[in-house]
Order: sequence, then C-alpha cells, then structure tokens
Amino acid sequence: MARAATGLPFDDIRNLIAAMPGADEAARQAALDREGQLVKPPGALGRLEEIAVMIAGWQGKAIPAVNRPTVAVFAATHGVAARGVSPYPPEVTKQMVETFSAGKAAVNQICGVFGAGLRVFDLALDHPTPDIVEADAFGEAECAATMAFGMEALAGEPDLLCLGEMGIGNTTVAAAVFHALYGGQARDWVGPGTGSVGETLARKIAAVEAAVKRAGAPLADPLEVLRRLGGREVAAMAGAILAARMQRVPVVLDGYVVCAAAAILHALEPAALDHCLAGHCSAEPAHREVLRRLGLEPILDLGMRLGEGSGAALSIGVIKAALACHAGMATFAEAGVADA
Ligand SMILES: Cc1cc2ncn([C@H]3O[C@H](COP(=O)(O)O)[C@@H](O)[C@H]3O)c2cc1C
Ligand SMILES: O=C(O)c1cccnc1
Repeated sequence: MARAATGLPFDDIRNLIAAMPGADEAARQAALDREGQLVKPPGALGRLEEIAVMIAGWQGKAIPAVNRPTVAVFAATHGVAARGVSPYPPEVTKQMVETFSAGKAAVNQICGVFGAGLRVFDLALDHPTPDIVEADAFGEAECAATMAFGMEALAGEPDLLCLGEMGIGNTTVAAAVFHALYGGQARDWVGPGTGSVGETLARKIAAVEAAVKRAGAPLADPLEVLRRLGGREVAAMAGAILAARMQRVPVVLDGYVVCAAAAILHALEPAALDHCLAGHCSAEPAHREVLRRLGLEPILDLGMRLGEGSGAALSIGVIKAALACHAGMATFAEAGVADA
C-alpha cells in the first residue's frame, strides 16, 4: 500500500488529534458572566444558556452568532447492503442524493425553515466498499484520504456545521463500529434502522456479529475499527468533525450513524468531541446508550429515525434561539428590572 511521504496516513490523523485546540476560555467566561446578568432568574433558560456559553467558547466571542449554518450530508454505498440487512435496495442511496439535489427530501425542508445551507458529498457511489463480513472496508491510505475528503465540509466557512449521512445499510455499519468499540453482544447495537424486522433484522444481527469477529475485535486502535468495519461516509464525517475542531467551528451531530463517526474520535481522545452538540436522540434503540458513552445530552428527542442530518438540522432552531436570547436580552441593569 502507498504510504504518504510524511509517514503512515493514520499518523497524520493522530498528529491532528494531538494538536487540537481547546475553546477560548476568556470568551466562554465572558458569556457565562453575561448569562448571569440577563433579565431572567439565573439558569431559567436551562440548556439554552449552556449552548450559548459553549458556542461562545468555540467561536471565541462573548456574543456568538450563527449566520451561516451548514448541513453537510455524506453519501456512500456499502457492500454489506447486498446481504439484505435493510428493507430498502441499495439504489435508494443514489436516488436520495438526486432527491436532495431536487430540494425534495425532509432535510431540504428543515434547512429551509432555519436558513441553513445544504451540501451533499457523494463518495464513489458506484463503487461500494467491500462487504465488511468478508473484508476490510478500506486500506489505510484510502481510509485516511476519505477522512481528509470530509474536511471539505468546512470549505464554505460555516459558523455551525451539522452532519448528516445517506447510505443504505449504514445502520449495520454503525452497529458494527459500536459493537467493536464497546463490546457486549451484536444484538445490543442492532436496531431496525429504516424498519428492519423479522428475518431482515436477524440477518443484520448475524452480519454485525460476523463482521466484528472477522475484524478481530477488540481492537486497540479505534482507527482500525473505522478501517475494517466503517464506510466512506463514516470516515468522511470523522474527518469533518476533526477539521471543524481545528478551526474551532461548533458541530451538531445527528443520529446513530453520525455518532459512529464521532465515537471513533472519542475513543481516540475523549476531549475530541468537546466542540460537538448532539442534535437529537434517534429512535434507533442503542442511540441513547451511545450518547451516554460519548457524554452528550441530546437537544431534541422527537422519535425521529431518518438520518440525512434531519435531527441535527432541526436543532438549529433551538441553537439560534439560544444565541438570540444571549445576544438580544437586556441585563437587569439595562432593563431597570429589580434583581433578586
Ligand atoms: C427513502 C429513504 C430516505 C432516507 N434518508 C435517510 N435514510 C437513512 O436510512 C439509511 C440507513 O438505514 P438502513 O441501515 O436500514 O438502510 C441511511 O441511508 C440513512 O441516512 C433514508 C432511508 C430511506 C429508505
Ligand atoms: O439515527 C440514525 O442515524 C438513523 C436511523 C434510521 C435510519 N437511518 C439513520
């Protein structure tokens, strides 16, 4: 396999993780102080206050703003889909990419409501990654290059990056990643995805179990979990989360599949997700446990199980409201309201 002149491709990823910046503490503290002075009982805006303070830290501004939110949807195809682990055929991935372009998917409508830009990245859709039951999803060079491609999500300089994905079979891939990272039984991590029940669900559990065994889990290196069991959208999203961190852009995660990308980084370095919010808790049964392990509290919990970034996009409304309150409210002194 070709190695980059700078060393092993995964070493480049590890070097980035070692160099990740933290939040701007002065901006974070200034935002926290401001929250304490705004014309409301302290803490009365609950999570909205935490969101405003967190975004202040990452944007490095006492009064942060989200004017250019972007939803980046990564689409990929998976060899494992040919095993019948999803009720839908693999062609749906490409057809949904066309539907995103036509502005007719759910995520388009949600982006429209909140003024978010939508960018769709398709990752070699005509060339599925190998069936993870049979072979590794990638070689190291391709996996690292796909992560680097995901960094393109930052090219439009968004001030908030929401992640989404499209790829029939990718809840199987996500379950394999979680099973390899967190152990337990395959069935603990497998859920219906788009609606697998009965025989389809049984095939999905069997595929996850066999893939993780083949890959030789437990694996000491989370990047090997990604390389052996992941898919292109999972790798690209991990790259996007990392690139956002290098530029201190806050990230909103979507459901079960996006969290598989996040979990790889978290397993490499728990602080790697400090700039991330969980947009929602998906109805995929194991998502709540994954969020708990990642130390993330979902903003919304609406029983959604769509993917394509829909839950992350929907939480932009809450995030924008949090920032509008933080920026626009008067202090007790300014409003002439008696403080406690
Ligand atoms: C019409 C349609 C639109 C979608 N939008 C997102 N997904 C979601 O479903 C897929 C994962 O589920 P599974 O692992 O069960 O195939 C992903 O493509 C995901 O984003 C969709 C699925 C369908 C059928
Ligand atoms: O939570 C998700 O990401 C999800 C759930 C079902 C189907 N596709 C994605």
